[in-house]
Amino acid sequence: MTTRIRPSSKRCAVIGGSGFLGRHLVERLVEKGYSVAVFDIAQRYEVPGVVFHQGDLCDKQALLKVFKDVSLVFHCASPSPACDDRNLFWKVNVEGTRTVIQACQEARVQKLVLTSSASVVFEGIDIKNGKEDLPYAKRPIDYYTETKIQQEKVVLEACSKEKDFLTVAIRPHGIFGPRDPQLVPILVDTARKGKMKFIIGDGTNLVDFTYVENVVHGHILAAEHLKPDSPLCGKAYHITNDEPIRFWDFMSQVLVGLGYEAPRYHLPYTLVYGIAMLLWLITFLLRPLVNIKPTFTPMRVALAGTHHYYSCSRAKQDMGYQPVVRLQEAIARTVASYPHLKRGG
Ligand SMILES: NC(=O)C1=CN([C@@H]2O[C@H](COP(=O)(O)OP(=O)(O)OC[C@H]3O[C@@H](n4cnc5c(N)ncnc54)[C@H](OP(=O)(O)O)[C@@H]3O)[C@@H](O)[C@H]2O)C=CC1
Ligand SMILES: CC(C)CCC[C@@H](C)[C@H]1CC[C@H]2C3=C(CC[C@]12C)[C@@]1(C)CCC(=O)C[C@@H]1CC3
Repeated sequence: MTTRIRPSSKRCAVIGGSGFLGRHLVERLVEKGYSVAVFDIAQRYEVPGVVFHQGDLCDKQALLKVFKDVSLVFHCASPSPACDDRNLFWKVNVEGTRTVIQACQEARVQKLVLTSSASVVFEGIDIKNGKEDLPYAKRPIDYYTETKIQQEKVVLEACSKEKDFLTVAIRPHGIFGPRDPQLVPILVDTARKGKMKFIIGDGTNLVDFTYVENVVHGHILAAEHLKPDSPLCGKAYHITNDEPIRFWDFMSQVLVGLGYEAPRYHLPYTLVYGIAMLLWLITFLLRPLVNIKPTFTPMRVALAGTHHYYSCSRAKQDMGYQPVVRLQEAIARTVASYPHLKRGG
């Protein structure tokens, strides 16, 4: 009989470790003395001591090689929401995540921490201080959200004390910070095209924007508190900055910080949402001929025009979570990190 010596609890792998969140997570784990392996479809940077493995998470054999001496896996890979490719989302987020679970179980990994999303309960209708017991969206607003729901279910259902395999899902919302390839770059691009003049709705809708270091902190706390007798097993946790802000105030602060004008004129929400739906339908019908990616998708308009902020009291209670960087400091650091996106820059 062969006895497998348990790898140290500080040996971990980060799937999606080349991405925005993944890289911040890797850097923090290294600072905290973890030994880290990155598994990603691409390698985009180097960190001394971190081993990179390039591969597709749908490939179990490739995962098994990386998981050999690992006790903890963070799964924060996903195709970008902007690609809007239903087949790819299903293949990677749902089937690929099943493969990740199988590989973890075969390699006797003990803990899996999934990066889910608070949007799994969002249907385009106001959510105020939403708790984790809200039902999953019955009519998810896009393919990305549809597959994030299935992904979270698959991971949480796999949690088994008997199999010595524990899982937890972190649901961040509106992650931003240095090196984010989406929020600030899309915002600036829209401003440079002269399309950031309008506020959708009355501009009072409150939203969570979460600084990337707080999201990283939530992931590491979850990993460290995930034990057979802890309440975290098989549960989802909102991780936010715990400071909801008006969506349009946040956008304006970033824009003004970078030297652009804040949006001023109001447009009715239903009108803009209707136009976004129409545009989506037209681009969908034209897809066999030409692949157009509109700036105004129904999801983006819904995110820009409704309340969507979440309670993180469960994370505070079960893992002692508190944001480590306050919102105003986070916005200042983010703005300072994009000198190349400044007006005239
Ligand atoms: N950003 C946000 O506001 C939020 C993000 N999330 C979740 O957080 C996680 C991280 O997001 P974020 O850092 O923004 O995303 P990124 O796109 O920056 O990072 C994801 C990484 O996963 C890689 N990847 C994609 N497909 C595969 C695959 N098949 N095999 C291996 N690696 C793959 C990507 O490579 P490539 O770039 O080449 O595709 C990328 O390096 C995601 O799960 C996302 O759903 C949740 C809530 C909010
Ligand atoms: C989860 C959300 C709180 C944050 C998600 C990030 C992106 C969806 C947003 C980043 C830039 C935003 C943006 C718009 C919508 C939401 C974002 C894409 C608009 C398209 C909304 C309508 C406009 O007037 C232009 C905006 C540009 C920036």
